Amino acid sequence: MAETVTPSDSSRTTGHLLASLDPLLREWLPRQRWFAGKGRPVTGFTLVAATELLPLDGRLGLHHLLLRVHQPSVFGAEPHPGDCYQLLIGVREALPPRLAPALIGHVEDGPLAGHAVYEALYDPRPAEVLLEALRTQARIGGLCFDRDPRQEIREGLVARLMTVEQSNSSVVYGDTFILKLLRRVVPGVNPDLEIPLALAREGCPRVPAPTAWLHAGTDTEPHVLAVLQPFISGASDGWELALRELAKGEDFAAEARELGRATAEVHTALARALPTATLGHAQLRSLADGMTERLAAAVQAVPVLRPYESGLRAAYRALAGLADEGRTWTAQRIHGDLHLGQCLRSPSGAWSLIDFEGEPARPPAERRLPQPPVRDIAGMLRSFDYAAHSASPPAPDWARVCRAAYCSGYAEVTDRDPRTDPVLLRAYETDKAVYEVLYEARHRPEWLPVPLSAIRRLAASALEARP
Ligand SMILES: Nc1ncnc2c1ncn2[C@@H]1O[C@H](COP(=O)(O)OP(=O)(O)O)[C@@H](O)[C@H]1O
Ligand SMILES: O=P(O)(O)O[C@H]1O[C@H](CO)[C@@H](O[C@H]2O[C@H](CO)[C@@H](O)[C@H](O)[C@H]2O)[C@H](O)[C@H]1O
Repeated sequence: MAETVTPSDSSRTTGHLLASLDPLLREWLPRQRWFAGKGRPVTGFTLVAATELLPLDGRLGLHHLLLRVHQPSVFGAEPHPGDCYQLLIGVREALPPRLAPALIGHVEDGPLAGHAVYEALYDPRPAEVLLEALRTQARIGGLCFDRDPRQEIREGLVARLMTVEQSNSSVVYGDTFILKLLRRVVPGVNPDLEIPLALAREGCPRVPAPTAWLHAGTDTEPHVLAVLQPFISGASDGWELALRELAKGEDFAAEARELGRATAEVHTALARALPTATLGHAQLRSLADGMTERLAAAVQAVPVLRPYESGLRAAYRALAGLADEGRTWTAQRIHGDLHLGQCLRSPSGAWSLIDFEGEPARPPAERRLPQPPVRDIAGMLRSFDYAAHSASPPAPDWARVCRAAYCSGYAEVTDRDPRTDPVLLRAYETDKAVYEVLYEARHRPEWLPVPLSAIRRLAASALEARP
């Protein structure tokens, strides 16, 4: 394993551990839900930083790693230096049976021969080390643990790893806090911290305010690595609730309207808190071009899209046509990957929005650009459709009612009904459905028919709407 940056900790134990990890991680990493490079072999690693958080005292060692993972570039794409991942590696002489699912492998030789290395977040003790470091604002090697001094963090909260499907990894502490440890990390400002902090400054109660955060900074470029927020205890997410109502044959219109109101409140606060922009001819043209390019790339990667390509392009051409007629739109910071799974309803019925990271596959700089808020609306409209088409039998009328109620709720707060922008809305819905086809092909191929059913409808409706 080559080292481009001197590890913060250069102890001999860490050196041996890193050498042993190489073959184990090649096999283990691609099996992780959060690993973004699925489908391409792992050809090697570069160590970006290593920090010993607990020295191996005979029972438990704990290492924080930032590793660049090398893989062949996607066909036709520019050569890529490889994504950087955050790992928390535990070392034990013997792994207790309760930690068996966390095993990465056994060290073959050297002073640690026979020791088990494992995904340490499964283990309450290492996860508690992270909370304690945040509480005390520790500096360990290049790792900076910071917190909002106005929020109290109690000592001794017990940790448990969340087992939901997610793009990162989250640990809950005593039903009081949730720590999201980002897996694929990028340098620079991270919207998952930036936006909740900005909303907290605005006093917007719809998003849990960050309590503490971890970043790396001394011998690497600054990277946000983890964010701690209050845990909304007993909350259900919008996706679970929607599926539950669908299964009972109940409509979801009242909740959809409340979700529309919550989205509108967050958008209003974001427009106050962070810069806005006007999208004129050049920007709208480039928006339509970007959508067309993403479609072309998706057709290459998932050829079942090909029969719909010309219909889908018509949706983007209609947007370019409005740009040519001189139409402009206001852009602002938005959520960027809004769907029912990002909406939490507390036991009292209040909706909160979470996870402002944006679509994991989009370039980080693009995720922070001001965009028309209709893009988030399109994400939610797709989500109602997703729920309705993953039900058996599919329930298109259920989705139609929810979609209308959501837009009405949004309009009640902002005085802007998203349905008054049908061309922009359809272009964004189409772009989202194309993204979903790629996402499902990569992560959950059995779900592919859900976005494909929308692709068929969107292609047909864009062709029908042609002037
Ligand atoms: N503040 C919170 N309170 C309660 N549960 C939360 C909170 N934040 C996140 N969660 C739960 O954790 C899951 C993953 O969080 P999320 O931010 O969406 O992570 P990811 O980016 O990895 O998908 C959510 O689906 C939700 O169930
Ligand atoms: O995990 P993230 O929240 O970062 O988002 C990714 O995964 C989502 C699935 O977990 C994916 O959402 C798609 O499936 C949802 C149902 O599971 C559905 O509600 C969404 O509308 C649909 O887009 C999301 O696109 C992806 O970025």
